Amino acid sequence: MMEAHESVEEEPEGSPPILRPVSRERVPLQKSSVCSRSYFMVVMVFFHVYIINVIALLFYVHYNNGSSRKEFSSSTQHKHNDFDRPESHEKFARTMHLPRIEGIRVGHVQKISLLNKVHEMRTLSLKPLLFEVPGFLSDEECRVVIQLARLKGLMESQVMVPEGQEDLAEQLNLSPEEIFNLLDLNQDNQLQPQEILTHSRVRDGIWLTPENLREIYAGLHADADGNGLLSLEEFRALSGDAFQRFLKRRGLKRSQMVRNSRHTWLYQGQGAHQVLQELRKRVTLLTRLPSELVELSEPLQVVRYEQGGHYHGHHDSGPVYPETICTHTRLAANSSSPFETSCRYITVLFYLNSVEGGGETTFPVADNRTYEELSLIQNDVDLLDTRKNCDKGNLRVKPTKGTAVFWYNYLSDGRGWVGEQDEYSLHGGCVVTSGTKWVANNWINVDPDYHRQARYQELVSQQQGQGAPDEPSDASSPRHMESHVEL
Ligand SMILES: O=C(O)CCC(=O)C(=O)O
Ligand SMILES: [Fe+2]
Repeated sequence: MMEAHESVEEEPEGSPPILRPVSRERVPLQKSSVCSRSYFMVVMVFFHVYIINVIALLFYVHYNNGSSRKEFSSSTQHKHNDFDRPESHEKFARTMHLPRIEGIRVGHVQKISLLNKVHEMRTLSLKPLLFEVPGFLSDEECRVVIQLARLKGLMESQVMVPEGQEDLAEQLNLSPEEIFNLLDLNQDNQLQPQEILTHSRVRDGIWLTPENLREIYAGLHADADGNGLLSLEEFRALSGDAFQRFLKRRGLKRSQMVRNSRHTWLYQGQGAHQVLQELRKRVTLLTRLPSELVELSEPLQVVRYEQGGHYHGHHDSGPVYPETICTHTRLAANSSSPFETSCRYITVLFYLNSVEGGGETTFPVADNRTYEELSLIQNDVDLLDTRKNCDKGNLRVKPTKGTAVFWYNYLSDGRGWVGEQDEYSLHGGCVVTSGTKWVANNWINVDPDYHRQARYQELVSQQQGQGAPDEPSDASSPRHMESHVEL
């Protein structure tokens, strides 16, 4: 229908336009137009579009309901088998989120309430995201944990001579060129001292210093041109196990290992000591993670360092490559991989006593602007060396009885799940100069592959559903224990 409206008349330049009403003439309505062919066509097109829309909507609702049944549920009772389907994969990523506590800024204090007690939580660094909670454990709880560990018995954290490593290169039939290429991390066709040291520390757990290396080169006449680097020719001239044989002859002390401590594992599931069970509940509240993730994680590791004990700089968990598989979800992985790691999303470290001298936890590159692996080891200062250079790192936490510190070993993937390894989470235990140091670790394991984590939880809940009422409902079973990777 035409409405009366106003028209604007042209006026001389400079004067405002005058609005005049247009005459209210009605356009005669032609009755026959309702039944015209074009009108009929328009109505039919609208009708069809409407029907198609309704059908599409019904399909959408049907399929959406179907896939939501396959979603990962945060309850322990999720008995569905369709995690292999890509759409449930996607759904899982969107529905299952890992909350990440905000650090705000270094020194920020937030109050947290955990099982009727209010604690203060202080942000120690943002890279890694690291917090300190004094008084997380009572003196009595610290005493019980230490006594339980003593009762169970502690073992050497690192054995002196790693077995089975020597034959690996032989088994793989690697040529000296291929080995050289593997060691040459920055691919500059020379082996820097850092590259040799990193290799020896990671592979053999032997903590060589740059001075040790110079001594070995001299003893083996390895560095013919004396430039401190090994060229391919110089490397070729060395026999495969020359380094190992030299070190064996020279003898190895405990202080020359990556770590010098003893440890044991304590189950925290049903039937465990009340203190251990309650500790796990508080860790769940502290980290705000779904309880089944915490329950399916490693048991509590209790560690004792004697005077002179240490743990050099390390990451609690490895980097995420496409081939990375996690020890805890191995059950749900389709294949094995040389890139197997513990996938410890969060470390919660408890100090069970106050140490007389030394024994701080160091975070040498916390809140650094950059992270460069090879520049951590310099000739004069090796930031990874916790026997020598703890005072040169960026951050040190003094062990105080009852305090808990916790940090994220991985970044977020930006979609509420585990992302890349946070390299800044590098840390170590400084040498204990006086007295004994007791700590405990709760690691919360999460697979960066959410699909695999979901499949794993599904498998565990199926096993529990298959009438094994006596079995503990958590991962603190011997099967889980077997899968520990000693780091
Ligand atoms: O002893 C410390 O302060 C650190 C311990 C640690 O990093 C570990 O056990 O992985
Ligand atoms: Fe650690």
